[in-house]
Order: sequence, then C-alpha cells, then structure tokens
Amino acid sequence: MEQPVQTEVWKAQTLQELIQILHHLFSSDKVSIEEVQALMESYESNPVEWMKYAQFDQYRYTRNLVDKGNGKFNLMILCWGEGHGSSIHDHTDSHCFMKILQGNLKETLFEWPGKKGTGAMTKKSEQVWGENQCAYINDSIGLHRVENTSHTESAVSLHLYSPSFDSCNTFDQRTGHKHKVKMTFYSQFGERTPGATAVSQENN
Ligand SMILES: N[C@@H](CS(=O)O)C(=O)O
Ligand SMILES: [Fe+2]
Repeated sequence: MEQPVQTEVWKAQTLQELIQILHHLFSSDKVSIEEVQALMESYESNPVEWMKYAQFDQYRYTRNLVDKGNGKFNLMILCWGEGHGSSIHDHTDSHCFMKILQGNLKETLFEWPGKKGTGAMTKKSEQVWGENQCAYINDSIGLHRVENTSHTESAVSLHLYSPSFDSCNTFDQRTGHKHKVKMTFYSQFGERTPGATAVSQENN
C-alpha cells in the first residue's frame, strides 16, 4: 500500500516569509503541488510588501521578477490594468501557480488544438479568481487565457513557475495555430529592466 504523503500546514505571515518557505519546500526533491498551493493561499496579501514590484504599463500586462528561487523556480508579480489580458498560451512543461494579490482575474481553460491546429479552439471552463486564491495549471491540464475584465479596477497576481522558462506558445483562438513567443520582465527585483520597452513579441 502506498503511504499518504505527509505535508505540513504552513502559514506565511509576510511575502518575505512566503519566499523563505518556498525556498525550503523546493530544496527537497519531492515537491507537493497541493502544499505549494496551500502555502501560497495562506499568505494574506499586504500591498505594502509587494508594492515595489507592482509596476504597471498603460497598454499591456507586465511581468515583474521577485525571486529566482535558487534556480528551482521563478516568482513574479504580474500587473493587469483595466481590460488587460494574455493570449491563449501554454506553460512550457512547467508547473504554474497563480495567486491573486489584488482584484479579480478570469481564467479561461482551453483544450490543446489537434496536430494540424485547424479550426476554432475548444473552451473547457472559466473561473474568476478572487483575492488570496491560488490557481494551478500545467500543460496536461490544458491551455489558458487570463484576463482582468474590470473596467475600473486593476489586478495584481503572484506567479510561481517551476522550472522557470522564458518562452511559451500562444494560440490563435479561431485557427488553433501556435506561435512561439519570448517572455520578458518589465522589472527585476524592483528595478525597471533596461531596454525592455516596446517588445513586440508579447503574450498579449
Ligand atoms: N503565464 C503568463 C501569465 S498568465 O496569463 O497565466 C505569463 O507568465 O506571462
Ligand atoms: Fe499562464
């Protein structure tokens, strides 16, 4: 018989503490998805702690690097202005956790298109995630698009990717055709990335 995996119940009091515990969990060779998700949910968003990473752009959502996870993961804060959203995309065979720090984000799941990639893509489900909730996706679950549908409120989310990656595929909803895009950071550790303006290949 298989032994149930023992996981600890963590409560991260601050963003710093969350990062510390993440380092601890990812230093092991067996990482539990449920444990990481529960830990990320346990952190009660405090804007004072993440403000310096929350750098918005007028036209598109931004990706702001917070921590490189000792080479095991990337932790970043994404800032979504009113109406901003991502293209339908995959996650390059990584685990993806998305915790809401402020506002609401709508996540729409899609099935992978067939090999030929012809025809409209099939929508599987949609869900609105609210403050402090943590969603999880990987390529075997499917593809997704994330949107801040509000016309009055911005949104901020904390994403953990393991292993880290710097390109993904985006998909055309009508044709299913895919397109590889490079992903960049608008800021790193609170400082604007030099020369990272007006990147044409963005996931939005
Ligand atoms: N995976 C996307 C954000 S989201 O739409 O899940 C990114 O890293 O830019
Ligand atoms: Fe995503």
